[in-house]
Amino acid sequence: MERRFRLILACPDRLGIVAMVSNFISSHGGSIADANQHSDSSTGWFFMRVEIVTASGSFDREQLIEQFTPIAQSFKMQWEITDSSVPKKVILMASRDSHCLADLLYRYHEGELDCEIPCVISNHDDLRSMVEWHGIPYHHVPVDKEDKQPHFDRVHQLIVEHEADTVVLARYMQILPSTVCELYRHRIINIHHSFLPSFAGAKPYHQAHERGVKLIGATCHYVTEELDAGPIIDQDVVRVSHRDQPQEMVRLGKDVEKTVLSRGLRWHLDDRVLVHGNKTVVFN
Ligand SMILES: Nc1nc2c(c(=O)[nH]1)N[C@@H](CN(C=O)c1ccc(C(=O)N[C@@H](CCC(=O)O)C(=O)O)cc1)CN2
Repeated sequence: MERRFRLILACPDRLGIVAMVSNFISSHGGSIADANQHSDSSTGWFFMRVEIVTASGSFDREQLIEQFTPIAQSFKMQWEITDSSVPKKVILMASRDSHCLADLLYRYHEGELDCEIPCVISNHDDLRSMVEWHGIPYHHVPVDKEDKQPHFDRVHQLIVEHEADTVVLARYMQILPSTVCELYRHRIINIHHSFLPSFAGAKPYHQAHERGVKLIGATCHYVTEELDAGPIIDQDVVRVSHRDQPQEMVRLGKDVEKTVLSRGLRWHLDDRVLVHGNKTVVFN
């Protein structure tokens, strides 16, 4: 059976990158099933995502990595090769609001998300029955407002125990410590319920109502130590008016949050999101 790999790279732009990549692939008996590239004139950097198909047994991921390494070094690349047949392990985290978690569980149940979900973690017990209906373990890890560290230590322990590649904050409402953010850099995805950079922080719909905006939105982004300031993966908006009180904005915003989070996660799972500085290139 054929094997599929993904090569994702970013490097200072120069002549010959695409030729080198395609020659490397063909010289190893592989073919290119899909390729995307972007040359950023503002930074002078080049970005590429290639889906590689190989005949069964020709070579494995470790051999590919070993033989591509000297080439990558010569081009000063930031790069990764993933095996498309190995699904990422994704831990979902939530607090009380259920809509984003419910949407991801439904999409997972329907086979829309190419991943494994080893468990769900929440600082409240409210969502247990919904999660366990899906046959997924639920870990209630309470937060002591006077000392949050035990909560974060247990969360980290669960992430390590399950060897999670990715963590999704599906309206999880605690600010993660910098240690966790750094350990899982560009692997923790959050859905913020505003069109960032507007209305970062708590209660963005109430902030939006106070400001009198005509658009509200949602932003899917990688989590960094700085709150709601990480690289943006996806965003969308919906119109509102003077007739809409904060509660109506919350209702209208939920659909946008669900769409943006699931789209951003799907692109992340497909290795379509490349981070450069505090921005992304998304080959969607
Ligand atoms: N290190 C980071 N942690 C988190 C981020 C982030 O970008 N970096 N995003 C948030 C999600 N979020 C908005 O999308 C958000 C969550 C929580 C708060 C907040 O003020 N929380 C209070 C506690 C609220 C409660 O107990 O119910 C607090 O932590 O004091 C603001 C924005 C997830 N984590």
